[in-house]
Amino acid sequence: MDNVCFQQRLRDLETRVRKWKFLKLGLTEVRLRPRDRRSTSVDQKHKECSSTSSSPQHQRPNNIGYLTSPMERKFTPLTMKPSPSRRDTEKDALEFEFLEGCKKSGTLDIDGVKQAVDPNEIHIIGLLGSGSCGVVESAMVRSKLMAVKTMYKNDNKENLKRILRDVRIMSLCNSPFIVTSYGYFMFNSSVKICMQIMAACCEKLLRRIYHSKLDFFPEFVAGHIVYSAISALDYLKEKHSIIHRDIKPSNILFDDSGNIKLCDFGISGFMTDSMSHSKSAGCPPYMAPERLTIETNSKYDVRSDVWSLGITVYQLVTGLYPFPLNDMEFTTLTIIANLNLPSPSLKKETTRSFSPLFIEFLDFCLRKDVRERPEYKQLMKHDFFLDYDPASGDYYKLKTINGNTNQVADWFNDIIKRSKTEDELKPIPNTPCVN
Ligand SMILES: Nc1ncnc2c1ncn2[C@@H]1O[C@H](COP(=O)(O)OP(=O)(O)OP(=O)(O)O)[C@@H](O)[C@H]1O
Repeated sequence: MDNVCFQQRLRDLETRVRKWKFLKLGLTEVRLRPRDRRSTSVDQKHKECSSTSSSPQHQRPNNIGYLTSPMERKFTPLTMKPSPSRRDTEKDALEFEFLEGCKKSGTLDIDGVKQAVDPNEIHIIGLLGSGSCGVVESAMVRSKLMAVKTMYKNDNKENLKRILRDVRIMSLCNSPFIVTSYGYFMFNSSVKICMQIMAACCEKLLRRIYHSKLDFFPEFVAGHIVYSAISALDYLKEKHSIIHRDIKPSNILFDDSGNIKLCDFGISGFMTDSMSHSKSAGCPPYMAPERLTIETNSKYDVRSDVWSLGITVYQLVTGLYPFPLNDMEFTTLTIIANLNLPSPSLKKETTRSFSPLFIEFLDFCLRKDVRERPEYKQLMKHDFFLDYDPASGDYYKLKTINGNTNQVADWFNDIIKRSKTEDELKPIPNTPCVN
Protein backbone atom coordinates (compact mmCIF):
# COMPACT_ATOMS: atom_id res chain seq x y z
CA MET A 1 0.00 0.00 0.00
CA ASP A 2 1.53 3.35 -0.95
CA ASN A 3 1.95 6.05 1.65
CA VAL A 4 -0.87 8.34 0.42
CA CYS A 5 -3.35 5.48 0.41
CA PHE A 6 -2.29 4.37 3.88
CA GLN A 7 -2.62 7.93 5.27
CA GLN A 8 -6.09 8.23 3.74
CA ARG A 9 -7.14 4.93 5.30
CA LEU A 10 -5.85 5.99 8.69
CA ARG A 11 -7.81 9.25 8.51
CA ASP A 12 -10.92 7.31 7.46
CA LEU A 13 -10.69 4.92 10.41
CA GLU A 14 -9.93 7.73 12.84
CA THR A 15 -13.02 9.68 11.72
CA ARG A 16 -15.30 6.68 12.15
CA VAL A 17 -14.04 5.94 15.65
CA ARG A 18 -14.28 9.61 16.62
CA LYS A 19 -17.91 9.72 15.42
CA TRP A 20 -18.87 6.74 17.55
CA LYS A 21 -16.94 7.98 20.57
CA PHE A 22 -18.61 11.38 20.16
CA LEU A 23 -22.00 9.73 20.28
CA LYS A 24 -21.20 7.47 23.22
CA LEU A 25 -19.27 9.96 25.35
CA GLY A 26 -20.53 13.34 24.22
CA LEU A 27 -24.26 12.83 24.01
CA THR A 28 -24.46 10.37 26.87
CA GLU A 29 -22.61 12.77 29.13
CA VAL A 30 -25.17 15.44 28.35
CA ARG A 31 -27.94 13.07 29.41
CA LEU A 32 -26.29 12.28 32.70
CA ARG A 33 -25.28 15.76 33.75
CA PRO A 34 -26.60 16.31 37.28
CA ARG A 35 -27.55 19.86 36.39
CA ASP A 36 -29.90 18.59 33.69
CA ARG A 37 -31.33 15.95 35.98
CA ARG A 38 -32.10 18.62 38.56
CA SER A 39 -34.05 20.59 36.04
CA THR A 40 -36.65 17.83 35.74
CA SER A 41 -38.01 18.78 39.14
CA VAL A 42 -41.42 20.33 39.32
CA ASP A 43 -39.95 23.49 40.91
CA GLN A 44 -37.66 24.02 37.97
CA LYS A 45 -40.55 23.56 35.58
CA HIS A 46 -42.52 26.20 37.45
CA LYS A 47 -39.56 28.56 37.45
CA GLU A 48 -39.27 28.19 33.69
CA CYS A 49 -42.94 28.77 32.97
CA SER A 50 -42.68 32.51 32.59
CA SER A 51 -39.27 32.50 31.00
CA THR A 52 -40.12 32.35 27.31
CA SER A 53 -40.06 36.11 26.90
CA SER A 54 -36.37 36.80 27.55
CA SER A 55 -33.93 36.13 24.73
CA PRO A 56 -31.78 33.00 25.15
CA GLN A 57 -28.96 34.92 23.43
CA HIS A 58 -28.58 37.07 26.53
CA GLN A 59 -28.28 34.13 28.86
CA ARG A 60 -25.10 32.74 30.34
CA PRO A 61 -24.34 29.37 28.75
CA ASN A 62 -25.78 26.69 31.01
CA ASN A 63 -22.90 24.29 30.56
CA ILE A 64 -19.16 24.59 30.20
CA GLY A 65 -18.72 22.48 27.15
CA TYR A 66 -20.25 19.66 25.20
CA LEU A 67 -17.90 16.97 26.40
CA THR A 68 -18.19 17.30 30.11
CA SER A 69 -15.61 14.95 31.59
CA PRO A 70 -12.90 16.89 33.49
CA MET A 71 -10.17 15.34 31.31
CA GLU A 72 -11.79 16.59 28.14
CA ARG A 73 -12.38 20.05 29.55
CA LYS A 74 -8.83 20.33 30.82
CA PHE A 75 -7.25 19.53 27.48
CA THR A 76 -9.59 21.43 25.15
CA PRO A 77 -7.18 23.72 23.29
CA LEU A 78 -8.07 27.37 23.58
CA THR A 79 -7.88 27.77 19.82
CA MET A 80 -10.92 25.48 19.45
CA LYS A 81 -13.17 28.14 21.00
CA PRO A 82 -14.87 30.40 18.43
CA SER A 83 -13.82 33.99 18.65
CA PRO A 84 -16.60 36.07 20.24
CA SER A 85 -16.27 38.58 17.41
CA ARG A 86 -17.03 35.94 14.74
CA ARG A 87 -20.80 35.37 14.50
CA ASP A 88 -22.12 31.91 13.86
CA THR A 89 -24.96 32.65 11.44
CA GLU A 90 -26.33 29.10 11.56
CA LYS A 91 -26.59 29.29 15.34
CA ASP A 92 -28.26 32.71 15.10
CA ALA A 93 -30.81 31.21 12.69
CA LEU A 94 -31.48 28.34 15.10
CA GLU A 95 -31.92 30.74 18.03
CA PHE A 96 -34.33 32.74 15.85
CA GLU A 97 -36.28 29.58 15.01
CA PHE A 98 -36.38 28.79 18.73
CA LEU A 99 -37.81 32.23 19.52
CA GLU A 100 -40.36 31.88 16.71
CA GLY A 101 -41.32 28.46 18.10
CA CYS A 102 -41.94 30.08 21.49
CA LYS A 103 -44.92 31.90 19.97
CA LYS A 104 -46.80 28.61 19.56
CA SER A 105 -45.59 27.28 22.89
CA GLY A 106 -48.36 26.11 25.20
CA THR A 107 -51.10 25.58 22.58
CA LEU A 108 -52.12 21.92 22.75
CA ASP A 109 -54.48 20.12 20.41
CA ILE A 110 -56.26 17.71 22.75
CA ASP A 111 -58.87 15.48 21.08
CA GLY A 112 -59.32 17.94 18.23
CA VAL A 113 -59.71 21.01 20.46
CA LYS A 114 -56.90 23.60 20.42
CA GLN A 115 -56.40 25.01 23.90
CA ALA A 116 -53.92 27.28 25.67
CA VAL A 117 -52.42 25.25 28.50
CA ASP A 118 -50.37 26.58 31.38
CA PRO A 119 -47.19 24.52 32.06
CA ASN A 120 -48.37 24.22 35.69
CA GLU A 121 -51.14 21.99 34.37
CA ILE A 122 -48.61 19.26 33.44
CA HIS A 123 -48.85 16.77 36.30
CA ILE A 124 -45.97 14.32 35.98
CA ILE A 125 -46.83 10.74 36.94
CA GLY A 126 -43.67 8.73 36.28
CA LEU A 127 -40.67 8.02 34.06
CA LEU A 128 -41.31 6.22 30.75
CA GLY A 129 -37.80 6.26 29.35
CA SER A 130 -34.73 8.31 28.67
CA GLY A 131 -32.58 8.86 25.64
CA SER A 132 -29.43 10.72 24.74
CA CYS A 133 -31.28 14.02 24.51
CA GLY A 134 -33.79 13.96 27.34
CA VAL A 135 -36.39 12.11 29.38
CA VAL A 136 -39.91 10.94 28.58
CA GLU A 137 -42.47 10.93 31.41
CA SER A 138 -46.13 10.06 31.67
CA ALA A 139 -48.26 13.03 32.68
CA MET A 140 -51.84 14.10 33.13
CA VAL A 141 -52.76 17.32 31.33
CA ARG A 142 -56.39 18.50 31.59
CA SER A 143 -57.59 14.93 32.32
CA LYS A 144 -55.68 13.55 29.31
CA LEU A 145 -52.93 11.01 29.92
CA MET A 146 -49.94 11.77 27.69
CA ALA A 147 -46.21 11.27 27.29
CA VAL A 148 -44.09 14.39 27.83
CA LYS A 149 -40.59 14.43 26.38
CA THR A 150 -38.30 16.99 28.03
CA MET A 151 -35.12 17.97 26.20
CA TYR A 152 -32.59 20.29 27.78
CA LYS A 153 -31.17 23.14 25.77
CA ASN A 154 -27.53 24.03 26.18
CA ASP A 155 -25.07 26.24 24.37
CA ASN A 156 -24.24 23.56 21.81
CA LYS A 157 -25.49 24.12 18.26
CA GLU A 158 -26.05 20.40 17.53
CA ASN A 159 -28.16 20.08 20.68
CA LEU A 160 -30.35 23.01 19.61
CA LYS A 161 -30.66 21.62 16.07
CA ARG A 162 -31.74 18.27 17.44
CA ILE A 163 -34.40 19.77 19.70
CA LEU A 164 -35.82 21.98 16.96
CA ARG A 165 -35.92 19.10 14.47
CA ASP A 166 -37.82 16.89 16.92
CA VAL A 167 -40.36 19.67 17.63
CA ARG A 168 -40.75 20.64 13.96
CA ILE A 169 -41.14 17.12 12.58
CA MET A 170 -43.45 15.91 15.36
CA SER A 171 -45.70 18.93 14.68
CA LEU A 172 -45.71 18.27 10.92
CA CYS A 173 -46.60 14.58 10.98
CA ASN A 174 -50.05 13.14 10.69
CA SER A 175 -49.82 9.39 10.20
CA PRO A 176 -51.34 6.42 12.05
CA PHE A 177 -47.81 4.97 12.14
CA ILE A 178 -46.16 7.95 13.87
CA VAL A 179 -46.72 8.96 17.49
CA THR A 180 -49.11 11.96 17.50
CA SER A 181 -47.91 15.26 18.93
CA TYR A 182 -50.41 17.39 20.87
CA GLY A 183 -48.12 20.43 21.00
CA TYR A 184 -45.10 21.69 22.89
CA PHE A 185 -43.78 24.08 25.52
CA MET A 186 -40.58 26.05 25.02
CA PHE A 187 -38.63 27.50 27.92
CA ASN A 188 -35.24 29.20 28.13
CA SER A 189 -33.38 26.03 28.95
CA SER A 190 -35.71 23.21 27.94
CA VAL A 191 -38.46 22.09 25.58
CA LYS A 192 -41.35 19.76 26.34
CA ILE A 193 -43.16 17.86 23.60
CA CYS A 194 -46.57 16.51 24.65
CA MET A 195 -47.48 13.39 22.72
CA GLN A 196 -49.70 10.34 22.56
CA ILE A 197 -48.71 7.85 25.26
CA MET A 198 -47.58 4.42 24.09
CA ALA A 199 -47.22 1.26 26.17
CA ALA A 200 -43.63 0.13 25.47
CA CYS A 201 -40.85 0.29 22.92
CA CYS A 202 -39.40 -2.80 21.17
CA GLU A 203 -36.17 -2.49 23.17
CA LYS A 204 -38.02 -2.79 26.49
CA LEU A 205 -40.12 -5.67 25.19
CA LEU A 206 -37.01 -7.52 24.01
CA ARG A 207 -35.40 -7.11 27.44
CA ARG A 208 -38.53 -8.39 29.20
CA ILE A 209 -38.67 -11.39 26.83
CA TYR A 210 -34.98 -12.21 27.24
CA HIS A 211 -34.92 -12.05 31.04
CA SER A 212 -38.19 -14.00 31.41
CA LYS A 213 -36.93 -16.64 28.93
CA LEU A 214 -39.96 -16.21 26.64
CA ASP A 215 -39.94 -16.69 22.86
CA PHE A 216 -38.54 -13.75 20.92
CA PHE A 217 -40.82 -11.70 18.63
CA PRO A 218 -42.84 -14.09 16.43
CA GLU A 219 -42.78 -13.65 12.65
CA PHE A 220 -46.31 -12.22 12.49
CA VAL A 221 -45.40 -9.45 14.96
CA ALA A 222 -42.26 -8.74 12.89
CA GLY A 223 -44.58 -8.51 9.86
CA HIS A 224 -46.72 -5.87 11.56
CA ILE A 225 -43.59 -3.94 12.63
CA VAL A 226 -42.27 -4.02 9.05
CA TYR A 227 -45.65 -2.90 7.66
CA SER A 228 -46.03 -0.03 10.16
CA ALA A 229 -42.41 1.17 10.00
CA ILE A 230 -42.21 1.15 6.20
CA SER A 231 -45.59 2.89 5.95
CA ALA A 232 -44.33 5.59 8.36
CA LEU A 233 -40.98 5.98 6.59
CA ASP A 234 -42.62 6.14 3.16
CA TYR A 235 -45.04 8.78 4.49
CA LEU A 236 -42.14 10.85 5.84
CA LYS A 237 -40.32 10.62 2.51
CA GLU A 238 -43.24 11.23 0.18
CA LYS A 239 -45.13 13.90 2.14
CA HIS A 240 -42.33 15.77 3.87
CA SER A 241 -39.03 14.72 2.20
CA ILE A 242 -37.79 13.54 5.57
CA ILE A 243 -35.37 10.69 6.29
CA HIS A 244 -35.57 9.29 9.86
CA ARG A 245 -31.90 8.17 10.30
CA ASP A 246 -32.37 6.65 13.76
CA ILE A 247 -34.36 3.44 13.28
CA LYS A 248 -33.62 1.08 16.19
CA PRO A 249 -35.65 -0.97 18.69
CA SER A 250 -36.09 1.90 21.18
CA ASN A 251 -37.71 4.14 18.56
CA ILE A 252 -40.48 1.68 17.58
CA LEU A 253 -43.35 1.76 20.07
CA PHE A 254 -46.43 -0.41 20.78
CA ASP A 255 -49.71 0.68 22.31
CA ASP A 256 -52.02 -1.66 24.27
CA SER A 257 -54.20 -2.17 21.19
CA GLY A 258 -51.30 -3.56 19.18
CA ASN A 259 -50.68 -0.41 17.09
CA ILE A 260 -47.03 0.13 16.19
CA LYS A 261 -45.60 3.64 15.71
CA LEU A 262 -42.29 5.43 15.16
CA CYS A 263 -40.97 8.18 17.42
CA ASP A 264 -37.85 10.33 17.92
CA PHE A 265 -37.06 12.69 15.05
CA GLY A 266 -34.11 14.41 16.73
CA ILE A 267 -31.63 13.38 14.10
CA SER A 268 -33.99 13.13 11.14
CA GLY A 269 -33.08 15.17 8.11
CA PHE A 270 -34.71 16.97 5.24
CA MET A 271 -33.65 15.62 1.86
CA THR A 272 -32.72 17.44 -1.30
CA ASP A 273 -32.83 15.40 -4.55
CA SER A 274 -33.93 12.41 -2.40
CA MET A 275 -30.52 12.45 -0.73
CA SER A 276 -29.52 13.46 2.77
CA HIS A 277 -26.46 15.69 2.81
CA SER A 278 -25.94 15.87 6.54
CA LYS A 279 -23.42 13.92 8.57
CA SER A 280 -25.59 13.96 11.73
CA ALA A 281 -24.85 11.12 14.11
CA GLY A 282 -27.20 8.17 14.37
CA CYS A 283 -26.68 5.03 16.39
CA PRO A 284 -23.61 3.36 14.81
CA PRO A 285 -24.57 -0.30 15.44
CA TYR A 286 -27.73 0.26 13.35
CA MET A 287 -26.09 2.44 10.68
CA ALA A 288 -25.92 1.19 7.11
CA PRO A 289 -22.48 0.39 5.61
CA GLU A 290 -22.61 3.45 3.34
CA ARG A 291 -23.04 5.72 6.39
CA LEU A 292 -19.89 4.31 7.95
CA THR A 293 -17.72 4.97 4.92
CA ILE A 294 -16.05 8.33 4.71
CA GLU A 295 -16.56 8.74 0.94
CA THR A 296 -20.34 8.25 1.13
CA ASN A 297 -21.42 9.15 4.66
CA SER A 298 -22.40 12.70 3.75
CA LYS A 299 -24.67 11.58 0.88
CA TYR A 300 -27.12 8.74 1.39
CA ASP A 301 -30.81 8.07 0.91
CA VAL A 302 -33.75 6.30 2.55
CA ARG A 303 -32.19 2.89 1.84
CA SER A 304 -29.99 3.53 4.90
CA ASP A 305 -33.16 3.39 7.03
CA VAL A 306 -34.12 0.15 5.24
CA TRP A 307 -30.85 -1.37 6.51
CA SER A 308 -31.47 -0.12 10.09
CA LEU A 309 -34.97 -1.60 10.02
CA GLY A 310 -33.51 -4.91 8.80
CA ILE A 311 -31.00 -5.03 11.68
CA THR A 312 -33.73 -4.08 14.17
CA VAL A 313 -36.13 -6.80 12.98
CA TYR A 314 -33.33 -9.40 12.86
CA GLN A 315 -32.54 -8.57 16.49
CA LEU A 316 -36.18 -8.73 17.61
CA VAL A 317 -36.85 -12.18 16.15
CA THR A 318 -33.54 -13.78 17.17
CA GLY A 319 -32.69 -11.86 20.36
CA LEU A 320 -29.24 -11.28 18.89
CA TYR A 321 -27.47 -8.33 17.32
CA PRO A 322 -26.10 -9.86 14.09
CA PHE A 323 -22.51 -8.59 14.40
CA PRO A 324 -19.93 -9.40 17.10
CA LEU A 325 -19.97 -6.74 19.82
CA ASN A 326 -17.62 -8.30 22.36
CA ASP A 327 -14.65 -7.01 20.40
CA MET A 328 -13.53 -3.40 20.03
CA GLU A 329 -16.37 -1.13 18.78
CA PHE A 330 -14.15 -0.16 15.91
CA THR A 331 -14.00 -3.76 14.66
CA THR A 332 -17.79 -4.02 14.60
CA LEU A 333 -18.07 -0.95 12.39
CA THR A 334 -15.33 -2.27 10.11
CA ILE A 335 -17.17 -5.59 9.67
CA ILE A 336 -20.42 -3.77 8.82
CA ALA A 337 -18.70 -1.42 6.37
CA ASN A 338 -16.72 -4.16 4.58
CA LEU A 339 -18.78 -5.08 1.52
CA ASN A 340 -16.68 -8.22 0.99
CA LEU A 341 -17.94 -9.76 4.25
CA PRO A 342 -21.38 -11.42 4.11
CA SER A 343 -24.60 -9.76 5.31
CA PRO A 344 -26.52 -11.29 8.19
CA SER A 345 -29.34 -13.61 7.09
CA LEU A 346 -32.10 -15.52 8.86
CA LYS A 347 -31.19 -18.44 6.58
CA LYS A 348 -28.34 -19.18 8.98
CA GLU A 349 -30.64 -19.06 12.02
CA THR A 350 -30.88 -22.54 13.50
CA THR A 351 -32.93 -22.16 16.68
CA ARG A 352 -36.16 -20.80 15.11
CA SER A 353 -37.76 -21.32 11.73
CA PHE A 354 -39.09 -18.52 9.56
CA SER A 355 -41.05 -18.48 6.31
CA PRO A 356 -39.04 -18.23 3.05
CA LEU A 357 -40.89 -14.97 2.29
CA PHE A 358 -39.76 -13.36 5.55
CA ILE A 359 -36.17 -14.58 5.07
CA GLU A 360 -36.11 -13.17 1.52
CA PHE A 361 -37.61 -9.84 2.62
CA LEU A 362 -35.01 -9.38 5.36
CA ASP A 363 -32.20 -10.41 2.99
CA PHE A 364 -33.29 -7.59 0.66
CA CYS A 365 -33.23 -5.07 3.54
CA LEU A 366 -29.77 -6.24 4.61
CA ARG A 367 -27.97 -6.01 1.28
CA LYS A 368 -24.68 -4.37 2.11
CA ASP A 369 -24.29 -2.66 -1.23
CA VAL A 370 -26.77 0.22 -1.15
CA ARG A 371 -27.22 0.02 -4.95
CA GLU A 372 -28.71 -3.47 -4.54
CA ARG A 373 -30.91 -2.58 -1.55
CA PRO A 374 -34.57 -1.82 -2.45
CA GLU A 375 -36.40 1.43 -1.70
CA TYR A 376 -39.75 1.56 0.13
CA LYS A 377 -41.91 1.33 -3.00
CA GLN A 378 -40.20 -1.93 -4.06
CA LEU A 379 -40.48 -3.37 -0.54
CA MET A 380 -44.16 -2.45 -0.47
CA LYS A 381 -44.74 -4.73 -3.45
CA HIS A 382 -43.10 -7.70 -1.74
CA ASP A 383 -45.51 -10.47 -0.70
CA PHE A 384 -44.24 -10.41 2.89
CA PHE A 385 -45.20 -6.73 3.21
CA LEU A 386 -48.53 -7.28 1.43
CA ASP A 387 -49.45 -10.08 3.85
CA TYR A 388 -49.65 -7.45 6.61
CA ASP A 389 -51.31 -4.74 4.55
CA PRO A 390 -54.93 -4.33 5.79
CA ALA A 391 -55.92 -3.65 2.16
CA SER A 392 -54.71 -7.13 1.18
CA GLY A 393 -56.98 -10.19 1.53
CA ASP A 394 -54.24 -12.31 3.10
CA TYR A 395 -54.10 -10.13 6.19
CA TYR A 396 -57.74 -10.88 6.99
CA LYS A 397 -57.17 -14.55 6.18
CA LEU A 398 -54.45 -14.58 8.81
CA LYS A 399 -56.86 -13.09 11.34
CA THR A 400 -59.62 -15.64 10.61
CA ILE A 401 -57.26 -18.62 10.75
CA ASN A 402 -56.50 -17.72 14.35
CA GLY A 403 -60.06 -16.64 15.10
CA ASN A 404 -58.64 -13.53 16.73
CA THR A 405 -59.45 -9.88 16.17
CA ASN A 406 -56.13 -8.47 17.24
CA GLN A 407 -53.30 -10.93 17.48
CA VAL A 408 -50.62 -8.29 18.02
CA ALA A 409 -52.45 -6.80 21.01
CA ASP A 410 -52.92 -10.30 22.47
CA TRP A 411 -49.25 -11.14 21.98
CA PHE A 412 -48.18 -7.79 23.49
CA ASN A 413 -50.45 -8.05 26.54
CA ASP A 414 -49.35 -11.65 27.12
CA ILE A 415 -45.67 -10.58 27.16
CA ILE A 416 -46.45 -7.77 29.60
CA LYS A 417 -48.37 -10.19 31.85
CA ARG A 418 -45.67 -12.88 31.83
CA SER A 419 -42.61 -10.62 32.30
CA LYS A 420 -41.38 -8.11 34.86
CA THR A 421 -41.26 -4.31 34.56
CA GLU A 422 -37.82 -4.14 36.22
CA ASP A 423 -36.38 -6.29 33.39
CA GLU A 424 -36.90 -3.36 31.00
CA LEU A 425 -33.80 -1.74 32.46
CA LYS A 426 -31.52 -4.80 32.35
CA PRO A 427 -29.39 -4.97 29.21
CA ILE A 428 -29.07 -8.08 27.05
CA PRO A 429 -25.58 -9.54 26.40
CA ASN A 430 -24.08 -8.98 22.93
CA THR A 431 -26.71 -6.39 22.07
CA PRO A 432 -26.01 -2.67 21.63
CA CYS A 433 -26.89 -0.75 24.79
CA VAL A 434 -28.36 2.38 23.26
CA ASN A 435 -30.49 3.82 26.07
N1 LIG B 1 -44.87 8.52 23.32
C1 LIG B 1 -44.24 7.68 24.14
N2 LIG B 1 -44.96 6.88 24.96
C2 LIG B 1 -44.34 6.03 25.81
N3 LIG B 1 -43.00 5.90 25.90
C3 LIG B 1 -42.24 6.67 25.12
C4 LIG B 1 -42.81 7.60 24.20
N4 LIG B 1 -41.79 8.22 23.54
C5 LIG B 1 -40.66 7.70 24.03
N5 LIG B 1 -40.90 6.78 24.98
C6 LIG B 1 -39.90 6.00 25.73
O1 LIG B 1 -38.80 6.84 26.05
C7 LIG B 1 -37.60 6.33 25.47
C8 LIG B 1 -36.68 7.48 25.04
O2 LIG B 1 -37.35 8.32 24.12
P1 LIG B 1 -36.64 9.02 22.90
O3 LIG B 1 -36.00 7.96 22.11
O4 LIG B 1 -37.60 9.83 22.15
O5 LIG B 1 -35.53 9.92 23.55
P2 LIG B 1 -34.18 10.40 22.89
O6 LIG B 1 -33.46 11.23 23.85
O7 LIG B 1 -34.49 11.03 21.58
O8 LIG B 1 -33.41 9.00 22.66
P3 LIG B 1 -32.33 8.50 21.64
O9 LIG B 1 -31.98 9.57 20.72
O10 LIG B 1 -31.19 8.03 22.48
O11 LIG B 1 -33.00 7.39 20.91
C9 LIG B 1 -38.08 5.42 24.33
O12 LIG B 1 -37.16 4.42 24.06
C10 LIG B 1 -39.37 4.87 24.89
O13 LIG B 1 -39.12 3.74 25.70
